[in-house]
Amino acid sequence: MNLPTPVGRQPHVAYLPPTGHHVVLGTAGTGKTVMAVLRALYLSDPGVQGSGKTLLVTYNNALVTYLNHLSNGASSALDIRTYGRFARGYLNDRGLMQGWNAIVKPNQRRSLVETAIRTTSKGYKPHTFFDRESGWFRDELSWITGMGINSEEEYLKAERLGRRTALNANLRSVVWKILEKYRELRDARGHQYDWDDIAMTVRDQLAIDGRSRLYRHVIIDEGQDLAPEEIRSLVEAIQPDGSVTFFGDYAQQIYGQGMSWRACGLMVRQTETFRDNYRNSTAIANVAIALSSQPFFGRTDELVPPVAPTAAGPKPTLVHCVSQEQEISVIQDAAKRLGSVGTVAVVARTWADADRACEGIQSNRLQSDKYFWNSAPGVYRTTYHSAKGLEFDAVLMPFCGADKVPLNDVVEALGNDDAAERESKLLYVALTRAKSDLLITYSGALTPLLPSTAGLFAEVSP
Ligand SMILES: Nc1ncnc2c1ncn2[C@@H]1O[C@H](COP(=O)(O)OP(=O)(O)OP(=O)(O)O)[C@@H](O)[C@H]1O
Repeated sequence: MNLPTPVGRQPHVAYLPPTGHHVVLGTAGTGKTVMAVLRALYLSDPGVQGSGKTLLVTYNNALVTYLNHLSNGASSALDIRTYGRFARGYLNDRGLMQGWNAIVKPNQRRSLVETAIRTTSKGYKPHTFFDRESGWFRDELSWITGMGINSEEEYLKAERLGRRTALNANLRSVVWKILEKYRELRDARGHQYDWDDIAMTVRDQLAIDGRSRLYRHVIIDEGQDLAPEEIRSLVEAIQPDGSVTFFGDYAQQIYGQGMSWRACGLMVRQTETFRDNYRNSTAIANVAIALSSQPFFGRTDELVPPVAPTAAGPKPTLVHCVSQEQEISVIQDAAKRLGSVGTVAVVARTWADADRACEGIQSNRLQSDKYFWNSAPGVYRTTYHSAKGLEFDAVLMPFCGADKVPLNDVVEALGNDDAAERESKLLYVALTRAKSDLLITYSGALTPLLPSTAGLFAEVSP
């Protein structure tokens, strides 16, 4: 098995009772993923009392591959899936998936939302609200659906969790009209669902499905990035004598649903907390702690304060370059040097930037759907989003100038405050992937989202 021996609170969590709901919170590198796998192996082991078919749900296909590697060919009683794959499979089983076209693709959704905004605006006097980036509307529609909000009345009353900008009742009514128009357009094109509202249908179907449930146990890894409606559907998908175990870290929440597990049907008296970081060196953890302590990082009830580890390692390096070309050259030199002895990830905000930073050197693109886990030394390239849950000996982060982070599109769509919160959480995800070496480059001014506390970095010029 590729799993460490559990220590501290870990064995307690891995072998929690096989019934009821459990919530385990902890910041980066505290062993949530490895304990999620250990618990999944335990609950699916036929020799264990109360065991049964188990579903381990995680964030993307890259993590499914990683979890398969960790579980090392577990029994057929364990399924490791993304939420999307679980939902699609269940609805297919119910005869409700009419092929691939059933789920609208993100670019089609974008264009349908834009049409819905234009069409709806015609019913109103000209208003700047309709000039907002369509990204804002797409995000708001995802939020409404992910929260499981079913009517305009419910939306008008809803607390806008995870949203920093207020929205008055009149504007909410307009958004609701846009949502209805979008759904009408989508149905007319023959798409039954998008990735946000598929969970609502799963719940509706589970409510009328009299058959016995396939899974006795569900374990959720990276739970902070599932929408409340997705979690509710998983809670409802287990057998009555089974269990749900939710592992999450609100410091790494990257889609801003602002959910609380309490609102997701999880009935827990007390949460378990992991505090010891087994991945990052102290110097890297100090950067993560300083980053998460900044006022715009956001707070939720469930945020667990990170506790610094004691592992030795060099201070992270911050390199001020004169141009992006120079950044690429610094990143490539470091990648070649470190990639011959360990795993190195070049992690950028967008795929275009990750590809650009690695142009001309040997590197593997960690695309979530085409990726096979390989822990051999080498250079990998990926984005902040796709690096989630993974770890590398060294992480190299190019293009951390103020003109690149936060991403302009996100600022335009969501405004400064929401953008600062989301993008700093992404930075947090990216830099906590590093076990011992972290190198960040920028040209122009440094992004204001990185902490400026003296002494955190070794600051150099090439
Ligand atoms: N008891 C332990 N002994 C040794 N190493 C451990 C132990 N627990 C976890 N680790 C190691 O610590 C690292 C981080 O673990 P893991 O990936 O499970 O953390 P995580 O909480 O899921 O992190 P993140 O949320 O940042 O993805 C892994 O390399 C894991 O093998």
